[in-house]
Amino acid sequence: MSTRILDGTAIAAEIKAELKSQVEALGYTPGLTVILIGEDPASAIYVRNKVKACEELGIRSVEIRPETTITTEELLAMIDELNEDDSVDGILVQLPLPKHVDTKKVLDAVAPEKDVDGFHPVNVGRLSTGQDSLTPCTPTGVIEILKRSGIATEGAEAVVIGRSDIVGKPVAMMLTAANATVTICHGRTKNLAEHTRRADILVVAIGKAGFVTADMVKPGAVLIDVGINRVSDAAEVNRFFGDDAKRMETYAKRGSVVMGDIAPQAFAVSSAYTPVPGGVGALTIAMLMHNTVKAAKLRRAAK
Ligand SMILES: NC(=O)C1=CN([C@@H]2O[C@H](COP(=O)(O)OP(=O)(O)OC[C@H]3O[C@@H](n4cnc5c(N)ncnc54)[C@H](OP(=O)(O)O)[C@@H]3O)[C@@H](O)[C@H]2O)C=CC1
Ligand SMILES: Nc1nc(=O)c2c([nH]1)NC[C@@H]1CN(c3ccc(C(=O)N[C@@H](CCC(=O)O)C(=O)O)cc3)C=[N+]21
Ligand SMILES: [Mg+2]
Repeated sequence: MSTRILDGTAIAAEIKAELKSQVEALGYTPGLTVILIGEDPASAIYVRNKVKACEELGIRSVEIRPETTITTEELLAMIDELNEDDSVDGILVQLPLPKHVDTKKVLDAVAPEKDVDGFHPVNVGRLSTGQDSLTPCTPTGVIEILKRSGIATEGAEAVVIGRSDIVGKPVAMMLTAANATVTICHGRTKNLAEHTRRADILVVAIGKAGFVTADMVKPGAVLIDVGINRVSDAAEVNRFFGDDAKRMETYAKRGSVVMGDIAPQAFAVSSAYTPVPGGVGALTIAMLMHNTVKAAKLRRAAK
């Protein structure tokens, strides 16, 4: 049986090209502002790629990098100002926030019509009741990969590992809307492998390098790897990539490799999978661009 690599970079390029012509037709420049606090490596990758994509598409991109000592109140004031600023179409607050900040309060403060992350309760509610909304970028990207790769969700057994508000929960919601039969697994799930082995489509978003192994996967399943992990331990790198000359070269050069939550040995038994990097992450960026354009159109048309 052959295994297909689902090329997120190529699919994202297709979407960005579609968006680019939409932006050119607008007659104004959409604006996206990101608030990034601290040194989370996944967030740093996200911001770097976001800046690049905005440049490509003609979207104005602004980064605000407050000190890690910023208080919840100061952050709320900052968001208020962005809510009022007519040149700002999208606001994204990078997670995780420092421990002393009240994350829920902060996310709830973002105006729903500027909430390009789709994290505001109004948008979560709209998604769960099937109303048009700004939807979370990573889950929307997962659905977009499946669609554009011709992978049917209708009646499929879909298993999601992870129940975060950012990925696990919304992706399960969207798969349900796409007529898959969905199981959500998490840290308290018993006999995890019994669930995962039933999956026609397995979505993994836990944040543990190579956690899903070949014995947990039904041969021929479609694997969607959301995880982004940096691995530097030599034995671990060897276990996953010992026979992958290119990755071993990267490791020799940089002292670490970036990989997802699924072991390469598990990819080998699948019918199709998203690689890390070059899979879901690339779509997250494309969907952020999509949401920014959508937010700009909706808000400016409403005035
Ligand atoms: N590619 C992309 O665009 C993006 C990638 N990411 C990456 O995806 C990963 C997940 O992110 P996020 O959802 O924010 O993570 P969270 O840490 O918020 O959630 C992790 C989830 O995984 C579950 N989990 C952890 N360990 C296990 C286990 N051993 N068995 C079963 N379930 C387990 C947790 O269960 P419990 O609830 O019981 O604790 C939790 O629900 C990270 O690597 C992150 O960097 C995130 C966003 C975008
Ligand atoms: N409010 C908020 N929303 C998020 O959506 C959010 C967040 N906070 N905090 C951090 C995580 C992580 N995340 C990534 C998005 C894209 C890539 C990405 O571009 N990945 C590419 C490139 C990798 C590379 O350049 O090395 C890839 O996987 O191919 C990575 C990580 C979004 N997150
Ligand atoms: Mg997102």
